[in-house]
Amino acid sequence: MSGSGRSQGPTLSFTKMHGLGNDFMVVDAISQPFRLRPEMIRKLADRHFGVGFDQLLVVEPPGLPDVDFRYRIFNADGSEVEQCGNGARCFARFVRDQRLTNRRVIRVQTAAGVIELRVGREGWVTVNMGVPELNPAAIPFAAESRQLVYPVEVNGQTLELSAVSMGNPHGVLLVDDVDTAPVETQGAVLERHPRFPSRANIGFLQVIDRGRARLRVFERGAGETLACGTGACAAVVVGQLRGLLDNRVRITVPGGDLVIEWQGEGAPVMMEGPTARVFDGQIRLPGDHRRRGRRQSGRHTPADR
Ligand SMILES: N[C@@H](CCC[C@H](N)C(=O)O)C(=O)O
Repeated sequence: MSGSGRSQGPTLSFTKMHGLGNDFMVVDAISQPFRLRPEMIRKLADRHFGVGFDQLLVVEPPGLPDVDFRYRIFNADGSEVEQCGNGARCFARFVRDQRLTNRRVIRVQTAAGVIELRVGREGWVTVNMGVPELNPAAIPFAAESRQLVYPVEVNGQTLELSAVSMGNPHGVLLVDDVDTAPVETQGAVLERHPRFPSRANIGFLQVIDRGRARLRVFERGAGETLACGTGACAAVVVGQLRGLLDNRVRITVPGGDLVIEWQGEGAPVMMEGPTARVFDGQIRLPGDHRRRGRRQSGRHTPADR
């Protein structure tokens, strides 16, 4: 990150992990200080000049009773967000590998509420992702009343979009074939569509049969990723509400398979999938990163505290 003659700052230890190719820089902020502005997160996220990741995950001490950790999530664009499903699985594996806990059931505080992570064998983790939110005001999605599909204009075309929050906002479109779906073009427009005032993750769902589906997701603040855990949960909720999917679905994303279970309205969504630890690293941050450059905060909570 240095090399430009700027003064050298603190060293940050981190672990690179991924859940089905949705990749993360994971930082233990219990054992070391963590204080990064959004522009530094964007530099670290850069795949050519930085570490490279879709999201930065930060492990902090809990701020609530009966909770083991606080889990903070930053997109590659530096914005702090409420939830990340693949990240939650990697978080569980990380805190056990680092011996920050020896529990197999871990309760973590996120900006979207408390979630429960259950560590299984061979890096598999099951996450209780909470009850999906379909009330438009709470997603947030601009609509007079709750509907299963909303007509939304994109590039002169009217699309049938479903909206759901898994703690973070999602739009879901049904497509015939994810391989040819206009993920980059429609995804980028819908991510910033005025009807999503906090922006949104946009999923393109192809139903194969009642127990199997395929999905590609254009993520808010990161672009298309190889997997999106909350996106998979949102897609299965929409597929079930539309009468196309059963309660338990194997969903194939570009990076592999997730298993999602939902027993219907009022029930939490359960997500099961693998985790992988890629390498441990240390990076020297520029000494003057707190003072340099114009502040360009992300759309959500700024990264520094
Ligand atoms: N990769 C994620 C979601 C990360 C946050 C998302 N981009 C947002 O802005 O809400 C997942 O696995 O859920």
